[in-house]
Amino acid sequence: MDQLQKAIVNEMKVKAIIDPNEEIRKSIDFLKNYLKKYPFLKGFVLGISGGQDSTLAGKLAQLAINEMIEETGNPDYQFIAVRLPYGIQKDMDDVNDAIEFIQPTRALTVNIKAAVDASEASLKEVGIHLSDFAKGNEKARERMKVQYSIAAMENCVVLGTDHSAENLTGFYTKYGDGGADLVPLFRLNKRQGRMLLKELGCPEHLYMKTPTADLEDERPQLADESALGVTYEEIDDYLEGKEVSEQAKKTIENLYAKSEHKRHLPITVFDDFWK
Ligand SMILES: NC(=O)c1ccc[n+]([C@@H]2O[C@H](COP(=O)([O-])OP(=O)(O)OC[C@H]3O[C@@H](n4cnc5c(N)ncnc54)[C@H](O)[C@@H]3O)[C@@H](O)[C@H]2O)c1
Ligand SMILES: Nc1ncnc2c1ncn2[C@@H]1O[C@H](COP(=O)(O)O)[C@@H](O)[C@H]1O
Ligand SMILES: O=P(O)(O)OP(=O)(O)O
Ligand SMILES: [Mg+2]
Repeated sequence: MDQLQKAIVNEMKVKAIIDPNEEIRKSIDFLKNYLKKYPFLKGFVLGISGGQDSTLAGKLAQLAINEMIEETGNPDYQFIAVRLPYGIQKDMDDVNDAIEFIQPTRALTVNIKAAVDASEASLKEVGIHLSDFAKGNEKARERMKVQYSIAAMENCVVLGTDHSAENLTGFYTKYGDGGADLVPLFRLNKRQGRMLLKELGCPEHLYMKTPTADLEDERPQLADESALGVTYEEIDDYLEGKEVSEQAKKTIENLYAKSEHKRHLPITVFDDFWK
């Protein structure tokens, strides 16, 4: 491992070898301890997409809530799972399977299409024509907004599904799915997330599913790996300190550099990380 890889692995907090049960416990305890620290908080909100990461974060959240209710005797703790389709979502069966697996306290559905389309139309009136790609990020930001609205009215916090393979590559929408209060999966790479789901008894088709942000109208369910130009296997190997091909290393380190701004709070005159 050269110095740059070492520094990135260190920043992303990924361990080369994990004990899935230990990591499950670590995330559940993190979520519970946060609620204990702020007693006015009564739970968590998270969008469930039918993909691997929200299935895992959702299951961990519900397990944390179950333990909180049992330990405190307070039945008000809740995990609110939110279906957030843009119109008709092709993989809604997977969303429902994930919700069946999670057994959330509550499951809500908010269709984001009307809000996203209204926003697109208002921008058009002032001469800003959203590209399909930019509209995709608008969908992610609308989902963030809905989750914060629910959290505000229910004394909850918003969970994010950002993990170390996404964090390293900046593969999330700034202030979209990147906008969250707690991120219980950070420190895990993609394959470690799968290991946790397997341990939790998740249906295989959910954790073996091809990862997709599914944000674009014109390229529905585009695989993350096609958009990234590098596979999760290579990203995961890199994060575990293993050697990857020169091409993969170059792509990963380029994505890391390009997305540095996403790993900082809004930039002020006192910041110099970008100089
Ligand atoms: N799998 C996922 O989790 C997921 C989810 C959503 C989006 N995505 C992907 O993530 C990407 C999001 O797209 P994006 O990164 O172009 O959009 P983004 O909105 O996340 O980030 C771009 C914005 O960041 C700001 N910015 C850009 N460079 C900057 C810099 N150097 N300093 C400060 N601010 C800067 C600008 O406001 C710019 O509009 C896409 O590839 C999308 O497909 C992945
Ligand atoms: N269609 C969706 N419904 C609910 N929540 C969603 C949906 N799409 C995305 N999300 C949320 O955003 C994150 C990030 O998704 P990526 O596939 O990693 O882009 C996802 O975990 C959900 O919480
Ligand atoms: O964030 P999710 O749940 O949509 O998982 P994936 O990134 O694997 O699509
Ligand atoms: Mg997804």
